Amino acid sequence: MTLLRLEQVTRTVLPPDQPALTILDGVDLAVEEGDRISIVGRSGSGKSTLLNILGLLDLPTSGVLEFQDRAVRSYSSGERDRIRGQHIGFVFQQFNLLQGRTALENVATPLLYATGRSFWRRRAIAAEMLEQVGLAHRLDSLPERLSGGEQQRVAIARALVRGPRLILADEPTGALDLDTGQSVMAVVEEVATRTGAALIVITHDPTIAATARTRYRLDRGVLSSAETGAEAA
Ligand SMILES: Nc1ncnc2c1ncn2[C@@H]1O[C@H](COP(=O)(O)OP(=O)(O)OP(=O)(O)O)[C@@H](O)[C@H]1O
Repeated sequence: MTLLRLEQVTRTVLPPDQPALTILDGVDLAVEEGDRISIVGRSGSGKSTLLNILGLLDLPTSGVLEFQDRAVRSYSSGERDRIRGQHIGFVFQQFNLLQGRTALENVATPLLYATGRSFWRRRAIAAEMLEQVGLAHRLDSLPERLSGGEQQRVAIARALVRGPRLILADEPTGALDLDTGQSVMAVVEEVATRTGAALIVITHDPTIAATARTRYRLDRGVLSSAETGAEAA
């Protein structure tokens, strides 16, 4: 099933006393179940703006945006929040963990919003998720006691604990050294593969981008294939 479809998506803003600014310009993108997509772009190319649209946080100014074959515009903002919580997992450069809460509590938090699960069931699911990212021995650790790589693994476990169909990773390795970044990416890929989720990685790092099956470049709001003639042949 096509998870997300963008057709001729534009996003325009009207800064005060200035002409309209086109941040995204005619973006076409289809995301299927299990896809591995990377989007590279320089600072200011429109990556965050696109991410907000892919994550149903913002709507396009014009063009088509569909989630599972239904126009996102036809959902109320409450429905969009529900779809996002249930089907989309976000991984950011800043891990955004709750300080003073253990790794287990951090990962269990999104399950509070999913109905019908007891306290102990939520803890069991969170513990299993932390085990999947290699942190079975860190369940009761506070984020401030964990290394950067471990914190990002906790953030990944938290993003994936509700079994999203789509994982949106925004510079997921930006705060990590090369080796740690690569092992963290391997964990995301592994969990995505196990759960059949689609993964979109937005990055300025060409080595991270290169590992995706489908590669795009974003340049001044225009999205194009990043596969060169030689690679695509
Ligand atoms: N609300 C706004 N009003 C005016 N300009 C904006 C607005 N939102 C974004 N922009 C401009 O649009 C361009 C793209 O912004 P965006 O944040 O999407 O880029 P980015 O690729 O994520 O950059 P970075 O990698 O530095 O975070 C930038 O030049 C930014 O200044």
